[in-house]
Amino acid sequence: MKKTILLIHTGGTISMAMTDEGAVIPNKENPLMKESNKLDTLATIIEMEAFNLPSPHITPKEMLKLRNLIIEKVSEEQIDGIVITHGTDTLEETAYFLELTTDLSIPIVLTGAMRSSNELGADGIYNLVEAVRVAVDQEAREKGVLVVMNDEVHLAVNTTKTSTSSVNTFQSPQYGPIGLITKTRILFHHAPIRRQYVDIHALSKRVAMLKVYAGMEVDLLEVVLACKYDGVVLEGLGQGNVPPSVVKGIESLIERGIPVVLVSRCFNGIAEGVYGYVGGGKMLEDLGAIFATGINGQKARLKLLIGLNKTGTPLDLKEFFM
Ligand SMILES: NC(=O)C[C@H](N)C(=O)O
Repeated sequence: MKKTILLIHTGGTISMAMTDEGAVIPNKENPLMKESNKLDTLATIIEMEAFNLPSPHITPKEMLKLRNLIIEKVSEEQIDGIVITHGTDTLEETAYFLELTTDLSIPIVLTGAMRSSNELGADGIYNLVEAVRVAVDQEAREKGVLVVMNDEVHLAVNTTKTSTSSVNTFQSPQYGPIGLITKTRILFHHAPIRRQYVDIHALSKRVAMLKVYAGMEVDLLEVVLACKYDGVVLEGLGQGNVPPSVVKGIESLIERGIPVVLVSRCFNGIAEGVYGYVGGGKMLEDLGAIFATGINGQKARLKLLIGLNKTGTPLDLKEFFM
């Protein structure tokens, strides 16, 4: 029996076309809406358009709307899997947001395109067909939110956009994809060991993110305080170190109860408190900074945002980020 897939469009290049002048722009009518017949042999498709936005226009508010839409639809009808089309610029963030805020056993698969619908070698329909093939695959269940592009299946937790223009842009540094897609089958070769779920209903807290660099001055951290952010993520140097000049700023934030979460600028390895010199990770850890394990800066920012907005008992953030 054919499975039922909920196909939700949100916009992005996959829904755009190129003008005669060479600008890639959104269309009044999403070109994907005419293509669902290509999916009919794979599944019964329930198709809807949540937004038609370039993904740099997507904010956590849209991510929460998408999450609520999924929960609502799944409670109303028998749905065996969900496919979401999305712009690639912030696709990993929406995927990770859904990973942390849904706890469904059916697959949630995000896909996009690097070439718009009328460009030579357009990859949108190809990726969409593959995403639906993954969503109907029994083995895709219980694996968390997935990203499917260019014949590969990636975990939302691990994947990141690595190229501005290549169709091979989504990669999972350090961990690799969890599955391969061939013309005839989906071959899963890894599975996540743990998943986290947080119940949130609203997003009232704000979290900033700063990249740390050689010679960074403290004033940017003072801005975080002055602008009343509720938390900050620092993309630190190496194993999670910062220049001595910003240590006072980190200390002031922590003293005022504003969590400071550290990740690394490096895309392999994990940040942890190792170095005991001024600004070293060990010193920052002793001051109360929290190290985020195994995620990049943009995901750590969403994780902190979600953690701070959790309903009910507040989370132990240190444990949450372990
Ligand atoms: N390839 C893409 O989808 C990029 C586009 N700027 C977007 O994220 O909406």
